[in-house]
Amino acid sequence: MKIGFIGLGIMGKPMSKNLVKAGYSLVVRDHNVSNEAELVELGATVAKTPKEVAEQVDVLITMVPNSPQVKEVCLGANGIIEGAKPGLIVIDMSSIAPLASREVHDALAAKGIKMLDAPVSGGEPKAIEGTLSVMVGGDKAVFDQCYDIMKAMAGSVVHTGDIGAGNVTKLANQVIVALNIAAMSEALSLATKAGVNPELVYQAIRGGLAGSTVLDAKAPMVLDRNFKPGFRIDLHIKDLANALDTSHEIGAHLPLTAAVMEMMQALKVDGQGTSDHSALACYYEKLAKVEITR
Ligand SMILES: NC(=O)c1ccc[n+]([C@@H]2O[C@H](COP(=O)([O-])OP(=O)(O)OC[C@H]3O[C@@H](n4cnc5c(N)ncnc54)[C@H](O)[C@@H]3O)[C@@H](O)[C@H]2O)c1
Ligand SMILES: O=C(O)[C@H](O)CO
Repeated sequence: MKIGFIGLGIMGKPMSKNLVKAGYSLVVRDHNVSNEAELVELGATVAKTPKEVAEQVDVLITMVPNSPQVKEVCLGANGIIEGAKPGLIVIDMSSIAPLASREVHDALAAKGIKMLDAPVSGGEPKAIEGTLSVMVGGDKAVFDQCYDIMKAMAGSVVHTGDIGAGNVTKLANQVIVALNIAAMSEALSLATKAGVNPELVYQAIRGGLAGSTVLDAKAPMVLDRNFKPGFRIDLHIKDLANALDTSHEIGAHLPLTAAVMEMMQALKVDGQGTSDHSALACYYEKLAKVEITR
């Protein structure tokens, strides 16, 4: 089976490499052509536009930043919609607004193209390991057809509902991750200001109730002063904006998300939008006049 992969950034590159490892033959495309080279070395071929990718494949995965890029790749000039073979399935694995997933799905469906929204969690390390968590919205029969492809990049692949449900699940994930990083930063700045070594605080609490995947992934980055992304603050702002917009549309209430969004915006204004989201700790450090380090 031939698979297309559009968007070979921090996540898309290792994810597509795992598809090659699993024996799939790939046609790839990225705005930034230098990102294509490593896949070509592994035997993938390159197409110049999403339309050209769609002409050659049975399943096409997209992994681009946000809703406008997914719309451009799927529905824009030289987009997937212009080149799709009959029966093409699009799996959008980007984290985007659920409403945008439904709009793109409906536009593709009008041309007979099927689509799942299947965002992921686990970051670059799990993308490399092939142990991502995939949360999927869309028709269950299409999900079943694509399960093995998604599993080649993942530890778990869960169908959470109709189209858009994958991205609703991802927004929930992003709220939990953002609030956890804020809680960790708040706690470690308190300990540091109180004169207790934050490394020892981390070691003491990580096995207790305050322990978490986020704490283990992000506290060492803060303690090492390593804010290389990973997951950029500007992408997390995008997700929290999508969560807040969605909550306003449906009448949910996200006061903690709104507060953390403001902190991330302040860091972005300060020039840290391209740092890893663990740099949220710097917001607290600046106010408390401390550095959380080993
Ligand atoms: N980095 C993470 O830890 C992480 C984890 C889970 C989910 N995500 C989500 O995955 C998606 C990708 O994130 P990333 O960190 O890999 O971002 P990235 O910026 O590293 O990669 C995005 C890639 O898409 C390409 N691109 C953008 N527009 C394009 C277009 N129109 N046509 C072709 N290529 C295009 C860019 O050149 C880039 O290589 C985002 O939605 C993000 O929120 C990221
Ligand atoms: O869950 C994750 O992998 C991060 O929050 C980035 O989306």
